[in-house]
Amino acid sequence: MFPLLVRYITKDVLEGDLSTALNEVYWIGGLMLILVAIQNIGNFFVDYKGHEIGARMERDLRSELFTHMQKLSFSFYDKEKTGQLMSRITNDLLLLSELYHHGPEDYIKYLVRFIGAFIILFFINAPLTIAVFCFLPFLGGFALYFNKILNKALRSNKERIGDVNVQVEDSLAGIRVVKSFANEPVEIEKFNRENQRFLDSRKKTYKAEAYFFNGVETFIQLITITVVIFGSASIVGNTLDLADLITFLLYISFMIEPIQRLTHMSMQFQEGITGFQRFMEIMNLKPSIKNNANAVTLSEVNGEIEFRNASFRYDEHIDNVLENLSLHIQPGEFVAFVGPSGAGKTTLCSLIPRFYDVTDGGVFLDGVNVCDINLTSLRKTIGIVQQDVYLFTGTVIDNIRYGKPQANDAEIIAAAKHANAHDFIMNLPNGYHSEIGQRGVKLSGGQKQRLSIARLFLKNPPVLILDEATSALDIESESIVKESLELLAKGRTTLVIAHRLSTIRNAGRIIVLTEEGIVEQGTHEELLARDGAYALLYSKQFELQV
Ligand SMILES: Nc1ncnc2c1ncn2[C@@H]1O[C@H](COP(=O)(O)OP(=O)(O)OP(=O)(O)O)[C@@H](O)[C@H]1O
Repeated sequence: MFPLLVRYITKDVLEGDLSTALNEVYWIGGLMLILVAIQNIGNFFVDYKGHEIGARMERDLRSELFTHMQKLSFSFYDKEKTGQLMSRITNDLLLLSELYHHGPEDYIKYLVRFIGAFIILFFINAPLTIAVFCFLPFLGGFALYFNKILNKALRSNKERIGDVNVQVEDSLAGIRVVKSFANEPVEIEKFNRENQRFLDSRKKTYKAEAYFFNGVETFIQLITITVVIFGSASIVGNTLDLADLITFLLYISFMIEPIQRLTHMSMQFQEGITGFQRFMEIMNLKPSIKNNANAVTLSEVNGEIEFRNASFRYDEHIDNVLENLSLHIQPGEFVAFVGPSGAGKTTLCSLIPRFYDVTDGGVFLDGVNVCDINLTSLRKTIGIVQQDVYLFTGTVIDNIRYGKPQANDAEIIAAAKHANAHDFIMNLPNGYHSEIGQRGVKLSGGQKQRLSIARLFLKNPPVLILDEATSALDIESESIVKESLELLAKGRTTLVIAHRLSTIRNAGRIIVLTEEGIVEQGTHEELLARDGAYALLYSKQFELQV
């Protein structure tokens, strides 16, 4: 509307009857003010609400990605690095809101402006308009070529910042090891290497952006020069008048603005789209372990476990860790697994809660194949205590409640008492409401282990897996933790993985697992009498202790 009104003033009003011209100019000025008001009030809402909508979409995507990641299986996390995943959730989605907001709105707005300007220009002077539009196919080709380069460069930026994250995560999570080896310079060097790679990648992006942006600017200037030169020539040749040339130049700026905006947007779009592509890569992954269509929910579980000709390998390209293994564990039985490191004891136990699925054969709980049991219901029946306890940032009470989110304070205190944890908790500055620091740094190994046991007293699962739960503890902590573990194991099917054979002497059955599979089983006395693999392991440990 604006250039048309200017044209009307310069051509029709100022070249017509000057006695009424001023009046008309005021009217047009008023109309222009109204148009400006409409445009800017409209823009205010588009800017404000549009950005808000973009930010909401970004929040939703972030939440969907996090929810999806929670569902992905162990095998996914074996391969992916935490820092890279964090980067996908935080950095990658950051610029998406800009894209969502400006993308659809600006494309429509500028397309309308561009087409509108073209039609009006065509009516003012067709040959000059066609001359201008001859540049556009070249401009389009140029933009397409650089979009591809930019997409690649921006993708690489995202991967590099992900690597920086991985390095930060690795070095900070292992800060105690770093300091104990006095290896701060090594970590700084590793970090600087990643940081430099990120800078190199960004330099490439900026170079591509500079080529692109200035290339487009050159096209725009060529268009303006064409209009000024050919327009002036047309005035000389009497095929165009001055008012038309001014209108033409004004409309050219109206047409150029969309090109400039679209250039910026295309960079913004590439930023957003590479983030979105990386988002979709994760969203398209299906969890390898999921509920079967006819999965059942177990209401009452006795805890009978059976491995029927079970084989398992972590990867198609590597050998089986477990081969054709058969084993029957009665409800309430206390079974200990011993054997050389790497024999597959932890792997065997992780097949019961379906952290991984067997590659052949089956694992059965109370006679039902674990693959046919609803995953949540299956995992609720199994409690795991590991050597490496994971506690969440927060208070003692929050961490115990993790075993049963709806538990009341009395239940939590009872669980802590069973786990021999109540006394030390009461000695903490704020008792149950004491903050334990990230991963429980403010607690000792034995204290952390007792909190993890309290968590399981609350969960009250019929099946228990104790994976070297006391290996990392000193003798005194071990005896306290052992006492609570024995109480926890009462009435539950318990599978214990132990390195220190002295801790499992009283087990109902000891199973010796080696790379050949189960080679021996029986009670401590039976196995010693047999004088086989177990007796050998035992005598080795005994010698070590002596
Ligand atoms: N997530 C994994 N991906 C690939 N291979 C794995 C994975 N976890 C374990 N393995 C391999 O599987 C084999 C069995 O490992 P597992 O941890 O079950 O042994 P283990 O008997 O419990 O050993 P340890 O007594 O030392 O804890 C090992 O060779 C190990 O390298």
